[in-house]
Amino acid sequence: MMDNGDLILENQAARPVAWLRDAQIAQRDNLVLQGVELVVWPGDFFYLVGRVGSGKTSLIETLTGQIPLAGGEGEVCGYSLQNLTPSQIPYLRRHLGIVFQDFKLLTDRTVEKNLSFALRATGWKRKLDVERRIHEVLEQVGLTTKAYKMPNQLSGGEQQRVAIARALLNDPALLLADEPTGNLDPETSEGILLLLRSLAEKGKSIIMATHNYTIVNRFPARTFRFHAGEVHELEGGIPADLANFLV
Ligand SMILES: Nc1ncnc2c1ncn2[C@@H]1O[C@H](COP(=O)(O)OP(=O)(O)OP(=O)(O)O)[C@@H](O)[C@H]1O
Repeated sequence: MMDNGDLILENQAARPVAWLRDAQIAQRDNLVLQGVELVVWPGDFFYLVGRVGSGKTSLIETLTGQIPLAGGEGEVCGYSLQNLTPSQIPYLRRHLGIVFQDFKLLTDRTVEKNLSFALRATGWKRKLDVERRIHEVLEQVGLTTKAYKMPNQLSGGEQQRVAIARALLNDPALLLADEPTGNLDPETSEGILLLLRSLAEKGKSIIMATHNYTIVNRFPARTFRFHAGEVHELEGGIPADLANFLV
């Protein structure tokens, strides 16, 4: 029989990184999704698929606190979404890494300066710590030789790797990637996918919205389909004609 201390420890180890229960997702007064059920555990890698405007980005925006949870309940990295206050949002974001289709790098400064800017904005002060952390994340994405390049001196795939490095700076539990391969050619897209999958294997939870069904078929993972205002997991694997299935 475990004593109470053991029970508490066991419960903490078994805590999901994020969950939604009967969640409603809305853009202003527009209900986009309802009845959303989702549980994200450490190391999970999920695809979000569905037509343009089906609500994938809106779900990600709800998880980051950018839009309020419109109904139901949810939690991300220990923050209750239904009770989230504006002052908590910056702290929630420190537990999240966010990656976009268009990289969103600052084009007027080097890779290293992009990363040091993001670190300092989240409270890192000591120069040595900043330098060490930048080296670590560039190593994780395979870009240690590019620290002093300007973004426009990098390929699209390299720029996305810098964006992923930036997302990793504060060692987030959950990475949210919204169409991360949308601007990349097929071969570069595969490289980004392999990088994201390797991060999940090391324990990061990753949610990736994508229209890239070639990638989904080539690198199968749990897949959630957004359709008609609802989210359902595609059970029994990915249909061979996934692209048609989703149109
Ligand atoms: N800022 C906003 N204000 C009002 N409505 C919005 C806003 N952003 C999105 N919407 C609407 O919410 C719905 C869901 O959009 P969302 O961007 O979440 O879909 P998506 O599945 O991510 O689409 P895509 O595949 O194009 O990225 C759409 O009807 C869209 O028009």
